[in-house]
Amino acid sequence: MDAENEQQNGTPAGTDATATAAVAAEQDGSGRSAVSRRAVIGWAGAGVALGAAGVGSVAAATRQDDPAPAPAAAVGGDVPFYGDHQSGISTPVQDRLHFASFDVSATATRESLVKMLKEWTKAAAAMTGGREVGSGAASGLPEAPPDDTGEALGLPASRLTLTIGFGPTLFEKDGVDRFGLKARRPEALIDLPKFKGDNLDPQRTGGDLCVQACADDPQVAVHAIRNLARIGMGTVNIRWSQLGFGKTSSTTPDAQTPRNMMGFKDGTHNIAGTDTEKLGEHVWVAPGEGPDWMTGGSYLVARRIRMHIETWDRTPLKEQEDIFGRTKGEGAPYGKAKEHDTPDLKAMPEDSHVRLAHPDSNNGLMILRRGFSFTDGTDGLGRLDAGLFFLAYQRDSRKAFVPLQQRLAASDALNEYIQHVGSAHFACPPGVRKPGEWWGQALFG
Ligand SMILES: C=CC1=C(C)c2cc3[nH]c(cc4nc(cc5[nH]c(cc1n2)c(C)c5CCC(=O)O)C(CCC(=O)O)=C4C)c(C)c3C=C
Ligand SMILES: [Fe+2]
Repeated sequence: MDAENEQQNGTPAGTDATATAAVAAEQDGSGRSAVSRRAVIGWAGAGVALGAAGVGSVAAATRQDDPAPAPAAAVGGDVPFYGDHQSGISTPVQDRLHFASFDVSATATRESLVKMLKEWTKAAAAMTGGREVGSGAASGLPEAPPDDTGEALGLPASRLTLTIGFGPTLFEKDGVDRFGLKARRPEALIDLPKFKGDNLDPQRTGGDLCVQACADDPQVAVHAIRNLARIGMGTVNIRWSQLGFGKTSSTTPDAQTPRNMMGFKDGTHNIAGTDTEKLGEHVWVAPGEGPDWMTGGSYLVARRIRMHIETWDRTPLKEQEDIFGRTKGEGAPYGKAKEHDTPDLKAMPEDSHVRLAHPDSNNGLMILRRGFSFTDGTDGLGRLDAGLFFLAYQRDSRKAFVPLQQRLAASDALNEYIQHVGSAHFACPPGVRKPGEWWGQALFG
């Protein structure tokens, strides 16, 4: 089977389910055989998984018969890698995050960067399809280190998505155009301004490239970043990374809204992944809006926001609710009974978070929020280093995150309980449309 026979969603076409069951090898988009991670556990194991978790293994067994995309909430299913937009943006939010920001090493060249991006793309297509990287973890040459580190062996794809972004410093760093990309930098990819109250740690800020790995299994997300870092060794170094859990946003309006570390429903009024009109209006870069290589892409702002949860936990319920302008239990806007009732902004305190952030207070602007909670041990002063790793996608950060954050930084009652300690801005190109194409091809082309 050649690579071109792979369908848009990255699954091989044209053979029946039984054949799929019998053949452990799949294509990784490069024409090379890639081992299915699920095949490694054998059909007895797969049968158990089928009975227990169901959908993911069903997807593995029937993927070649059924061209329909996996259901949004499929546990263990594959999210299509190929498409007009990168997955991991409007995709229903998974449970876990591993986000990595990379710097290109001082010795790297444009050629070595391109080579790495090609290898990353093949590896990403394989891993998001639940397959091993290259010749796998345990089936390569005995004399060579395995292509895949192996800790995801036997695990399903777990709805893994890998989303790449390019930071401002890739285009120009300290006045140097290292990779001949300066003229291709989108005007929208600004160095974010300093906002009131920012206390940014340089070691958790910026980066030449980023990869957002989201999956329902943390091991799968961590494995993906680790394997990309391994492939990139010598070309890129991890500048900082962030693990996240307990998604704090919903892009699936019918699903139960998750709660953040402050105990409030977070993601009630977000852009739904199915709302193509709002995605077109607020998230995807339109043709002619900046350089062609960004058409269909999106701009990502990442903020590590520390929460002073010990102080928060001593704050009375009414005060907590006043801070958001929504009730804690139901998540209803003030003056209304139900979470999804249309808010009456005037019923909320003037400095409440929701009143200030609502589109009606901001000339209709919206962002797609995709954040995760984090706890990273203690801060050395006996307090948890916990908070929200805020991720927001938008068509132009200059017209979305920046004015919104300026407003929040100036007046939000929530500011007493939070501090922004890390920040980064990335241009996320459109999707890789078919096998053989690679991340950043139009940028470097
Ligand atoms: C610059 C944008 C935003 C930052 C930074 C931000 C931080 C932040 N938010 C919460 C908790 C909640 N936010 C909620 C709504 C909400 N927040 C933003 C933007 C930022 N939040 C927007 C655009 C909205 C939607 C407003 C609306 O249209 O109604 C909510 C309410 C529930 C919801 O709709 O999601 C909560 C809760 C925290 C804890 C936080 C920083 C740590
Ligand atoms: Fe918010």
